[in-house]
Amino acid sequence: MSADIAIRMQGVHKAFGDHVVIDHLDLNIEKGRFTALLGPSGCGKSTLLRLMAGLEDVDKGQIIMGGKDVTYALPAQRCLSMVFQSYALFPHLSVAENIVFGLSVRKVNKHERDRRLQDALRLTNLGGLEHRKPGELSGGQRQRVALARSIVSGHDLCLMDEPLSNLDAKLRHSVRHEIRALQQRLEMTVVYVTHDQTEALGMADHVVLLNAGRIAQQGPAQQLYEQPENTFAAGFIGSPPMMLIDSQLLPAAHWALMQAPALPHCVIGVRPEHLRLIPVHPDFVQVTVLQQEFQGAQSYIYVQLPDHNTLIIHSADKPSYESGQRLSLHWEPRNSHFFDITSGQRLPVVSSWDASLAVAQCA
Ligand SMILES: Nc1ncnc2c1ncn2[C@@H]1O[C@H](COP(=O)(O)OP(=O)(O)OP(=O)(O)O)[C@@H](O)[C@H]1O
Repeated sequence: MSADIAIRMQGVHKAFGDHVVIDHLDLNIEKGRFTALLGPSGCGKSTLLRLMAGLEDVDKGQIIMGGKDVTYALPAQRCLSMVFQSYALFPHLSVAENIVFGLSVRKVNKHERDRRLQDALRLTNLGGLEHRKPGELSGGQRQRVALARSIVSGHDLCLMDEPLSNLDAKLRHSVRHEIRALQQRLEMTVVYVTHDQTEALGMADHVVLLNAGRIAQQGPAQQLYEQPENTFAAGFIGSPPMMLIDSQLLPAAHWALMQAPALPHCVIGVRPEHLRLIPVHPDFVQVTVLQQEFQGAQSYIYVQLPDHNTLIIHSADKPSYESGQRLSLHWEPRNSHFFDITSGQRLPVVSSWDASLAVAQCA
């Protein structure tokens, strides 16, 4: 096994009764990197993390950590720390006692405990609060105590389950930044569960997008955004996500412009920021304006396609359309993504649009 792999999961399968939650999944978590497990509610993110931690048993498959088979090892034998959404602090213990609690249980001597405590207090900016009880702290401070506890454990691997979801939006942003900075400074391996894509895309080196217990796509955030491998990834990543249009709605002239004559009936994906509204033109699909949303520096325009599906267009201009107004939809050919109508898988395009000879090969 490569020395750079902190966790290797092979054929891991988990069901609760008849409900398959993790479906024969293979996944490598690289050392020293921040990996986000992202996906909609119920897709199996927390279960996958709990299987890594040993808080759930696998039905099938193997989990290897640091070169050792830990498939049936107890959580305490897996050399990792966990940070939970609920913080899991003892209310009757002080901040300092909470932070070193695990070290006391492991009989680490007082001198070493104090040294690690001071380091963790400094790294998490909790100096001066060590004698307070959790009930006397804000949500953000409590989450930093949970982080400090994870740091003093001395384990390189930290599993985090939605650690910021109890914080308000402003605090989430600053604690997010603190967690990422700490992870990089301490070169920790972090596996971070979230359903919030701004967290996953903004923090992680590597994003694992899950759908119904399987990996829909994994890679750097930019890759998931720019090259979605299927309609699930296209329709999940981005806010609003990629708009999906039935190719049969496009007039022949628009196809000719896209220089993709070999394409069969497929789904065309276009990012909302790449869609433009133009005066009605016979060569381009017509849409009806439904409503507009003013969002300060930008606006969202909701339009209806002839098949009654709604598209969202991201515009840098102030809203200036009337509800019910008829317009045509335009985008640069190079901003098109093509997906198989049945499987939803990305269709390969052999040349780039910029080369002006692009022909999609997907018969
Ligand atoms: N102990 C359990 N017993 C039965 N079903 C469970 C158990 N734990 C999880 N599940 C089910 O497994 C599925 C996946 O749950 P999991 O918590 O892993 O999803 P998730 O992606 O983390 O969702 P969320 O973002 O809502 O927390 C859900 O349908 C859930 O109800």
